[in-house]
Amino acid sequence: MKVAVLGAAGGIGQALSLLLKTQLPAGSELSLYDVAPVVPGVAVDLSHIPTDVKVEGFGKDDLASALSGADIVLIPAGVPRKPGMDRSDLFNTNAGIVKNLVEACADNCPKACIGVITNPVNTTVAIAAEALKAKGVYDKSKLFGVTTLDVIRSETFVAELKGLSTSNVHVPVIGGHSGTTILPLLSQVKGVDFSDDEIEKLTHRIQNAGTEVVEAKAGGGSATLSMGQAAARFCLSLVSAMKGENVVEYTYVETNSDDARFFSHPVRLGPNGVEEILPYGELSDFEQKAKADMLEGLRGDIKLGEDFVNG
Ligand SMILES: NC(=O)C1=CN([C@@H]2O[C@H](COP(=O)(O)OP(=O)(O)OC[C@H]3O[C@@H](n4cnc5c(N)ncnc54)[C@H](O)[C@@H]3O)[C@@H](O)[C@H]2O)C=CC1
Ligand SMILES: O=C([O-])CC(=O)C(=O)O
Repeated sequence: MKVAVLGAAGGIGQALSLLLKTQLPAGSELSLYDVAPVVPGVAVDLSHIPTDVKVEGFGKDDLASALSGADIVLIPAGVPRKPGMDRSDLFNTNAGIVKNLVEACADNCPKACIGVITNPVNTTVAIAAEALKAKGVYDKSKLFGVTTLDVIRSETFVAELKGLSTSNVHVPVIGGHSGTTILPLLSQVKGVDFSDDEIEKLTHRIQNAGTEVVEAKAGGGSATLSMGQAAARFCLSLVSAMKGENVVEYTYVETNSDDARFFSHPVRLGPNGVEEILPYGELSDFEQKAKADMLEGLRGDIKLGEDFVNG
């Protein structure tokens, strides 16, 4: 199994690469690419950790080698938010970065599963899909927006609020990955009752959790460590699924539903990426209204990405 991390010298990239170096199955290869000149050093640093995962670093002119033979490509390349910005404010810089990197995936590892982390995810996944399509290699079962951070945050916040162990709390989160497009399905959390007030406050906190970190870091970036953990969980689930295990993760994929072209669903992963997009089940009245209210915005985010590639 070869996993490539594009943007590997950044805050997410380094945390993610550390977790993958220590947790990928023995015999795997980890390929680290970044335009920042420190990337070979990050690779050397990680290579001193005694695991059976081979690490190689690739600088800005070596993207093709970084991607060649990759089974999974994770993309956290691009700029993060500062206080006062929305994720959509990152579009101008990050849209072109994602398009170029995904085009290189099409040229060098057209069959790889691609996990897009770069914001705004609602839009960058659509950019990736259209860029792959233009290259004639788009396979919707192999493109994912990584929304796992919304799930792990929700589980942490629910466990905290209710005094539970996080390992016993599972929270479905559907929709997109910004503001009100993030829709936690608290009505489906097993064995936990919430008051209406708790549901409103918790939903709002989950939807604004990224901003909570951006403000706490006060200009120093956005979530990197929790995102590294989230992306590692997603990647390791994909690796397990590729080896034949039965794994379900919530992730932002192309669906055939009426909601929006891309929408986070529970997805059964398999050897070729998406094995089956599962239904997200029944929504409470609160969740139904929240979904209806955000769909137009999400569809607009997606169209922005499609238009970026198709003109
Ligand atoms: N999907 C999600 O849930 C989350 C997404 N993000 C997003 O992830 C992205 C990265 O965040 P951080 O790691 O905190 O930023 P960072 O600034 O620490 O790292 C970004 C890295 O990307 C590299 N880079 C820039 N252009 C590149 C290119 N063309 N090719 C390869 N590498 C390139 C930079 O050199 C830098 O090392 C941001 O867009 C952020 O908004 C952040 C948190 C959660
Ligand atoms: O909020 C941001 O800009 C980064 C992000 O996507 C998150 O932490 O969920």
